[in-house]
Amino acid sequence: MQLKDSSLLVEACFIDGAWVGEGATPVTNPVNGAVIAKVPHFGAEETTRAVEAAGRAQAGWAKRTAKERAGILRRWFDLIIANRDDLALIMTSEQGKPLAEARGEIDYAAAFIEFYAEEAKRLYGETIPSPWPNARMVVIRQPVGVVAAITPWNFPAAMITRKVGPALAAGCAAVVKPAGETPLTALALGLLAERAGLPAGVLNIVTGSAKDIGRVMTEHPLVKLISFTGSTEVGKLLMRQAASTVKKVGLELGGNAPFIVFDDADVDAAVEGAMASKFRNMGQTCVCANRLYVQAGIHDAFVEKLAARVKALKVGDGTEAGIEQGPLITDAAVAKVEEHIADALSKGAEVLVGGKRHPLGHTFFEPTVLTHVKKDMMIAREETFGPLAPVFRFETEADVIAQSNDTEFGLAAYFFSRDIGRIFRVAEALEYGIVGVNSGLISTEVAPFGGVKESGIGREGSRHGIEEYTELKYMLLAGLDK
Ligand SMILES: NC(=O)C1=CN([C@@H]2O[C@H](COP(=O)(O)OP(=O)(O)OC[C@H]3O[C@@H](n4cnc5c(N)ncnc54)[C@H](O)[C@@H]3O)[C@@H](O)[C@H]2O)C=CC1
Ligand SMILES: O=C(O)[C@H](O)CS(=O)(=O)O
Repeated sequence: MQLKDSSLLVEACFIDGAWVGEGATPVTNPVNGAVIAKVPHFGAEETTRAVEAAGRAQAGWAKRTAKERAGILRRWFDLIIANRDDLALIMTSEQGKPLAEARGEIDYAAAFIEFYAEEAKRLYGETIPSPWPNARMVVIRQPVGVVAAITPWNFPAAMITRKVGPALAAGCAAVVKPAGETPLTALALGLLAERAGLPAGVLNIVTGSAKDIGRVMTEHPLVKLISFTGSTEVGKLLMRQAASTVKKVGLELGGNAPFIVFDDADVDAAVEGAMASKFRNMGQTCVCANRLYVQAGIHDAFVEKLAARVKALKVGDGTEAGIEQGPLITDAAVAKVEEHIADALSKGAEVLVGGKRHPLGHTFFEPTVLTHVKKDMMIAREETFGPLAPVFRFETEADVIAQSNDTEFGLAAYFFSRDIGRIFRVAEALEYGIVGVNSGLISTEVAPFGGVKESGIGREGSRHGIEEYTELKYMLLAGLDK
């Protein structure tokens, strides 16, 4: 890995302002399994030290003015952008996404730091007309305190800054556990935060036993909020563990996004939207189109155009120019795609494009389109998290809304239509936290990102995202007439 600044490849954890621990656990490149670095395998003891360091640092950090906190966050943003290429190469090397996508994620991740540096100065309170003549009522926002964050491998930078940005801006201190597959991006971000002048203990990053680290994060009384992005299964476990000390929780969990194309859609735009949503990060995002519903009138035209675009996707090592699809994160991820395809074919689906492991081997998989897909198939009920586009044909608006909502998930949904009445009817009827209309991409730091049902609790991004890291305090000031 040829970095401009080799010091950004960090093989230690960040606790109380010190880089500690020996590289023990290998981090591998999903292209070929090669070991690219080793990071510490920490557990309960080190996580407790990190939480206590955060507890010591948090009060002083909260006492700084919002402007001071904003200044340090802004410097962190500047350093992330200045080191964009190195951070992207680290990310591609440990996660596999093509460099162009990795650079895009670094920009997206940095945008959360920039946005919340600004929002730090706009955490307003309020006064309320008092029902008592000798009293005044004031409401202020205060930081919740120490925040613990557990993040996934699919967005190794953005899922950290989407949590840590608002937390630090609000005056909280944080302890972060990145995914075991992709710790290097997190550690590099931590180094840049230190260089930006973040005080010791305000940000701590611990790698190692997810179970042991998570147990401390969810049960230590000093931790006031646990924020998690990942599978619904793990989210439920963490929520149960956090109940022991009644912590606030922020959960961004699994999805099962419907992508609906109506007869009145712009078919070319719908195809491009499907490509952008379905194949972003090799299909490994919680907001990827997971089910493509195409109305009978334009089904064949849409499928033909989609197949041509999917066939043309360039698969390979993401560090090479022009590559659009890299490897999947692990062999288990490939096995899940294969399981969904095998189940669908056994129930009557047909492979139109791809359908098997790529000749490049390892965890590369052919971008795939299935047709004749039906709702009794696993692919209709489970999040595939891979480059697999299953196409369902449908007849009526009512039927496709019912099918789209027939899931325990409720994160993102998409549809293409140029009928204004249909746009309002369908957007309001879909049971999802996010609805993309005539677009396959919805993610930005300025909008509230989050799901309903079993896709999560809370919102990240937007002005709402920082409010999650604060508590409202109501103060009644009486005796003012004496
Ligand atoms: N909603 C989203 O953005 C994401 C959803 N997923 C879903 O999760 C599935 C599995 O992907 P994974 O990365 O394995 O997700 P995961 O939920 O197992 O892992 C996500 C994070 O949780 C940590 N973790 C796992 N078990 C834990 C425990 N007992 N205590 C504390 N932390 C724990 C992991 O180390 C990682 O940092 C994917 O196939 C996808 O369906 C995965 C990543 C992101
Ligand atoms: O974890 C994910 O998949 C991300 O939340 C998706 S996005 O916010 O980067 O679009």
